[in-house]
Amino acid sequence: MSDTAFSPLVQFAMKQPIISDLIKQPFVSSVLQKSLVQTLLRQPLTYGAYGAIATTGLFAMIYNDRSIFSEKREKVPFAWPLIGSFPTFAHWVTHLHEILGEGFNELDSTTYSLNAFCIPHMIFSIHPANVEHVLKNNFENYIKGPDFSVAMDDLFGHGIFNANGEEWKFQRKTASHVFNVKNFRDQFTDVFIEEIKFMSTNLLDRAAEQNRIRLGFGVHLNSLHEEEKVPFAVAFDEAQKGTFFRMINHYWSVTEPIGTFLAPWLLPNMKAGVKVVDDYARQVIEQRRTEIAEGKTEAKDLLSRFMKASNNEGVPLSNDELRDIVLNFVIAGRDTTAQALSWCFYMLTTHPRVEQFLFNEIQEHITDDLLEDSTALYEVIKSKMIYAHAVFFETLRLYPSVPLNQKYALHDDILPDGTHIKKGDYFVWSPYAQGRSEKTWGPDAKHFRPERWIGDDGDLKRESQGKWPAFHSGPRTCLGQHLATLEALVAIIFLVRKYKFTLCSGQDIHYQISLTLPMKNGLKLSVEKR
Ligand code: HEM
Repeated sequence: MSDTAFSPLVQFAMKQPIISDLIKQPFVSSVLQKSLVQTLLRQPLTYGAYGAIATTGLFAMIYNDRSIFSEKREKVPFAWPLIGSFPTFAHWVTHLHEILGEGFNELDSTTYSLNAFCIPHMIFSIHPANVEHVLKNNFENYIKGPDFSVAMDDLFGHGIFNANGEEWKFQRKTASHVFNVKNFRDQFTDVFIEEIKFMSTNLLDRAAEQNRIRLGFGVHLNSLHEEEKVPFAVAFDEAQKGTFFRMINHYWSVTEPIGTFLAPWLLPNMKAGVKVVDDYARQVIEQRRTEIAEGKTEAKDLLSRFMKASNNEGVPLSNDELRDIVLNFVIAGRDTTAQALSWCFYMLTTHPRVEQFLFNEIQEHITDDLLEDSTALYEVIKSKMIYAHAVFFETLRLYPSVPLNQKYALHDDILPDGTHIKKGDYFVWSPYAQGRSEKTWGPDAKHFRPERWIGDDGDLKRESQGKWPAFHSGPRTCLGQHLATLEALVAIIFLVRKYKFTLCSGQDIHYQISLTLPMKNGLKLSVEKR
């Protein structure tokens, strides 16, 4: 309302005899002239501002521990009036996994409510029984959820990570045929040895001569010839980063276009990234179609299996469906294992005692002959390399490849620790915070100690997936869990046996927040032959 809108009213009042007489009284006049009332009558904009301040104050009193218009919940850490935990998380976003973990310390609890004005309501827990309940025991009540699906859609489409119900079941069943024992014994180990040998002769031997290398397990071996990172890898990293930002910002569909217009250099280039990976996936599909048509390939690999399969409507999969499948399996297999290996070598080079124990075990069980016989090597890795397994699992405890995850509640529920879940809440769990929690892993939780994985009988100790959800839990447990472990162990055994790695000084080693856990600045190691 404008200033002039009030003036006729004031002028009318001044013309009334009683009022004008009153106003002429010196006392009344001075009060009125200086009073707030007159200010408000003459300056409705100021009045509006006072009103806004008063209303904000009122709301701030009501919503003093949560974001405005949200329901009151128990246990909310870092809560600011009206905006909830938003400022704390925005400030610490590059250290998100640590700050989420700090919430548990602040409240001395293993479950809390996350409340910020930019996100849907979340119950955040590192309580093993809660995690197991949501992922396994009450699986049917928790799905990927609308916010998750929309945020993931550009990159992952309807692929297995983003699918629910029948769509998910079909992909899981089709893919699971590839991960059988026979393939492990007869094919996978062979492929891994071949790849690691290629890496050894083409990269590490040469680097050992120059005594320096930047170790990048995330790079496909074919790209080792390239000086720069391959465009696909760069684009895929950007697209994953962008997808993660979408997941943690409920209003991304509004803020992303504005941010891209005003400060494009600050945001991951989602559009360009998705285009590169999309083209790549479609090219792979076309190539495979040609190979199949020419009878050049046996339809046993994952993509060929999906190409031969029909979907739930009995129709062969379209290129769009296959594109989603290719990209979902690339992220599942490429980044997770590669990043785990990078963190593993970081741990080994900073824990010489562990590296020595591992080396001793390798010396005891692995011979040159064994590295030429993949079936025998597979059996030895499975039954004898206890400490190597422990090193890998311990790495994933502190540096889980999927550090943060969420599910959406279809109905009200009560978690094993008594926390109430309401329909539409997100249940969020953090393998990263859980791995470092003293409540879960004891006082030495933050220390790298593979021995915790070995029982009194000298055998590998298995932890429940609720306590160690690095590979998820329940019906959606990682399909590639054993494949990834085998691949990582072949790499670790081969490399530690042949080379001595040393961490180059002066590095800032930290994760980059993304869907998985890449190292922000990579890992520089020097290498020499043993
Ligand atoms: C260290 C390596 C790996 C880790 C830590 C890991 C971890 C995980 C996690 C936490 C999930 C659950 C994601 C979610 O649904 O939100 C998952 C799912 C999955 N992983 Fe892995 N993964 C690894 C390697 C692999 C490999 C090598 C493959 C196969 C090539 C693979 C295939 C899959 C598939 C297909 C799913 C989806 C399962 C489903 O939704 O039913 N993973 N993985």
